Amino acid sequence: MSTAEILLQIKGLNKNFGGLQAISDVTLDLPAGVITTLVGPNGAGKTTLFNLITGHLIPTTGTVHWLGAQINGIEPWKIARMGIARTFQDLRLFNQMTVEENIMTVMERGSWIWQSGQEKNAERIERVLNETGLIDKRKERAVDLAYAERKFLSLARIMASEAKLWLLDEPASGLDPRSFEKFVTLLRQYAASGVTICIIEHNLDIVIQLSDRVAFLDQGKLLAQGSSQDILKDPHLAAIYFGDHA
Ligand SMILES: Nc1ncnc2c1ncn2[C@@H]1O[C@H](COP(=O)(O)OP(=O)(O)OP(=O)(O)O)[C@@H](O)[C@H]1O
Repeated sequence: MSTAEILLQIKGLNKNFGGLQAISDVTLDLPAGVITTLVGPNGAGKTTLFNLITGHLIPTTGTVHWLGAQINGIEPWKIARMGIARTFQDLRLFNQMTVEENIMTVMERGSWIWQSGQEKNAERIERVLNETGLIDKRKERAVDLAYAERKFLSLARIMASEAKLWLLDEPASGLDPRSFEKFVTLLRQYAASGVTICIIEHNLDIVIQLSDRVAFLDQGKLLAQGSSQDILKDPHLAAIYFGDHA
């Protein structure tokens, strides 16, 4: 892991909302091909950190570098075009569009600079529909899908975008065991191909099964990072985590 190329580099990041320090001196690297989960109690700053990476928030101080270039201060749509994509807890699908059309929305903006151009759009749609098991549902409207299928559609969109960094907000919550297994396999495949994945997750069973590395945030501070075993068995961190969830 230590030899993996660092794609995203966060240095000395701070974000204040008035008197509240939502992110406090966070320094964190996201290496290529590594699945990192962000854990921490409610209000720890996980969503704020995602928003600072995607350009939806501007840091008070500190920097975010992507592929060596500073990106904080750049508009969100430009950051997205640089290959940083995100999913949301509420999925934000286009409910009245079909599965296929939902996937197309990430592919119709011309030449996204990181897309290789080696695979035609139609082939890419076919591939992600097959990989996510949605091939038979391609003409169905998103609103008519079952819960797990909607989760996979959200994932299919990010897969089709060919982004190099995926920021996923509780992508596996509520999945049945079989769907979860398929989900983990897919994430592992994409990580193995060099995609960097960062996940906000509250469910510790999911954290253990998904993560190569866990970053633990509390009150805006990065308290610890390491393997899920090391982080989750630390009594001090457990007290913080479960204390706030009691
Ligand atoms: N736009 C904002 N204006 C003011 N305060 C904010 C804003 N966004 C977040 N906060 C505050 O910053 C802190 C961190 O919030 P954030 O949503 O990042 O936490 P989180 O770890 O994602 O929490 P959760 O697990 O509950 O989603 C919280 O105290 C929150 O109330």
